[in-house]
Amino acid sequence: MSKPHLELTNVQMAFDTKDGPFVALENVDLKIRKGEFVSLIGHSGCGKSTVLNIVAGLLQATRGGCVLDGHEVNTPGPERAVVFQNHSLMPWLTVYENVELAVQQVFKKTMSKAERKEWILHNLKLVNMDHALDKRPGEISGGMAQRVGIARALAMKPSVLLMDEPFGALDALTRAHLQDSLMKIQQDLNSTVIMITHDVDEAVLLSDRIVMMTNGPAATIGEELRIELPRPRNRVALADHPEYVRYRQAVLSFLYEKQTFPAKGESTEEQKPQARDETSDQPENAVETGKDRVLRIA
Ligand SMILES: Nc1ncnc2c1ncn2[C@@H]1O[C@H](COP(=O)(O)OP(=O)(O)OP(=O)(O)O)[C@@H](O)[C@H]1O
Repeated sequence: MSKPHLELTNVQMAFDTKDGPFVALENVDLKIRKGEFVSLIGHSGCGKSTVLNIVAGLLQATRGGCVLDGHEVNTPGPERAVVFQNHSLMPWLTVYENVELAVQQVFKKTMSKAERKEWILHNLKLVNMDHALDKRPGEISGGMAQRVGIARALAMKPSVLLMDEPFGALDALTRAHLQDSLMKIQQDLNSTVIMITHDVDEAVLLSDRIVMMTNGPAATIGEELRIELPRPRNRVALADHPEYVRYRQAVLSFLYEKQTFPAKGESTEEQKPQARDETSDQPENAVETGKDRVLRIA
């Protein structure tokens, strides 16, 4: 591989707790090339958000670190936009103003007012939200707000798009629609994406590579799977694709055979189930075929 665009090296993350240091991550090494779409998958609490937060600059690793295009990541920056599960729009600003705020932060000195306006509209069009420019977050659906959050992130022209379960709170149809939009946008812009998901189908459909994490504490990368399905990808056509089914089974096998949940001897008291959260489901879900699952969200 040519020089990596983004590199996590020998990352350890220990949190201070009342019972002493808690080592969430240990020896995490990950190299990502420009334009690659990487999904992080693993059981609840294994450390996926911690990895993402280190790349976002929101957390500092206790050992090792993250380098983006040759520069060490120490703080958050506009070249690394984050999309969270719940959109986090400013409730008092309109759809247009929410995106404008981000665009002004990044492009105030380099774009004229007219250029900025055109750019904001362009990004809202990408996610089909240009019809609701004057609406406030409280006046639009959760799926629409999430689309605005994605437009806001894209409008910053980030070098890396970091997504923490961006579609987790959405209904199946909206989720499928947004997955398709994201695939198209990512291909057009050649953005680097790191996405956390609990959904095996989502990971296989969207990714160039699925990075599977072991259970914590001291979680690390257990396996990586390159997804070499041709693009553009069509969810319905893929349902019958033997490679699709094989990839899906490889991820399920990692989650349910190699990294059972909860880890042996671990308490389940604090584990709360989530909608469409395959990584906290019981193993019997694994017997569904790839086709069933793809068609269910088509
Ligand atoms: N600030 C903190 N202080 C102490 N422990 C923490 C802190 N943040 C995270 N942890 C612990 O680190 C581990 C990894 O948490 P993290 O949120 O990264 O997991 P995750 O894989 O993203 O989980 P989920 O899929 O449920 O969102 C967990 O055991 C969590 O309790």
